Amino acid sequence: MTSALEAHGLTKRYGWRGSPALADCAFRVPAGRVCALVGPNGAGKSTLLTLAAGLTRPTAGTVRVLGTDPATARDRIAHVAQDKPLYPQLTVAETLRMGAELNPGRWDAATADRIVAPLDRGARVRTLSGGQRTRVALALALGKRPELLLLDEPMADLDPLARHQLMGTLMADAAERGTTIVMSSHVLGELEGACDHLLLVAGGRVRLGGDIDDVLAAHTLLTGPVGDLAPHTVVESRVTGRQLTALVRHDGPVDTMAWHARTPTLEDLLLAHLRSPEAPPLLTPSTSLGTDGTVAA
Ligand SMILES: Nc1ncnc2c1ncn2[C@@H]1O[C@H](COP(=O)(O)OP(=O)(O)OP(=O)(O)O)[C@@H](O)[C@H]1O
Repeated sequence: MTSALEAHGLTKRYGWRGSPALADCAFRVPAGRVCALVGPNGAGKSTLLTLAAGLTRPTAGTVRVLGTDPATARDRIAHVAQDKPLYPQLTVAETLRMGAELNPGRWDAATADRIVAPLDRGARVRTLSGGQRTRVALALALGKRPELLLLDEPMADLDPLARHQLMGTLMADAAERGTTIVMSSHVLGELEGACDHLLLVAGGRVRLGGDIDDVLAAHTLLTGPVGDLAPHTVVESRVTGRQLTALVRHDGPVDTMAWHARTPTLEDLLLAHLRSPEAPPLLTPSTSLGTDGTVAA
């Protein structure tokens, strides 16, 4: 299984005071996945995406994309940053023409045109709303036919209909071309159903990673009377009166005579981990690297 993104001891410090934005991260995202990048504000998500895009360099460790270093892979990567940097004085049509000229032999005019279809092509970028600029930025990114698409909160400015339509375009593109997408978002509902892989970052470290089905299957949501949860690993437990609700990583069978047990939804799982940053990290085999830094079998 080839990796679209691989980090080994990846550390990024912006200054010498305070904690690093990313600390000793080791993980991989296999090629062809649509990966949700989740975490609280300041967790290090944008930092990870800019390192993968080759826009900034690690303080220590390495990041590799598409089997090489980010600078070498630049033509095969598209990155849409949170602030969607574009040339404000260009019109929509001029921006797309620039995209075509910068990507000779790769440019997909039909996809780019479809994304900006609701916009006036003669309008200058500086006159567009935030959501309209997002359309132009996504058109530039997808028009490039990237093998790896790095999206930093891409849908944040979009109205619900535009969000639905553009998520559909992204997913169709990923399915048709096998594009790997790594997409940060705070809207958990938006990720459920769209993404098949997960990276949860908190405090500069990867807390949870893997194919979403595997990560969900490793957890059980238990409700029932207050009792001893051993030998399971407790991610979060809450007591209301005599009732216990707990998210656990099961170690062996769960006592279903004592508790009602079900697989959590992605939202249950993410909220519990966001509330419990001290829970031990879990990387399933598709995401973890061997102790010697190689890809686990
Ligand atoms: N250019 C910078 N200079 C100094 N510190 C920075 C810089 N960019 C990010 N940081 C710091 O690095 C840490 C991680 O920031 P980052 O933007 O990667 O988080 P994030 O997970 O994307 O957050 P959000 O969800 O709020 O967008 C934060 O503590 C932030 O203050």
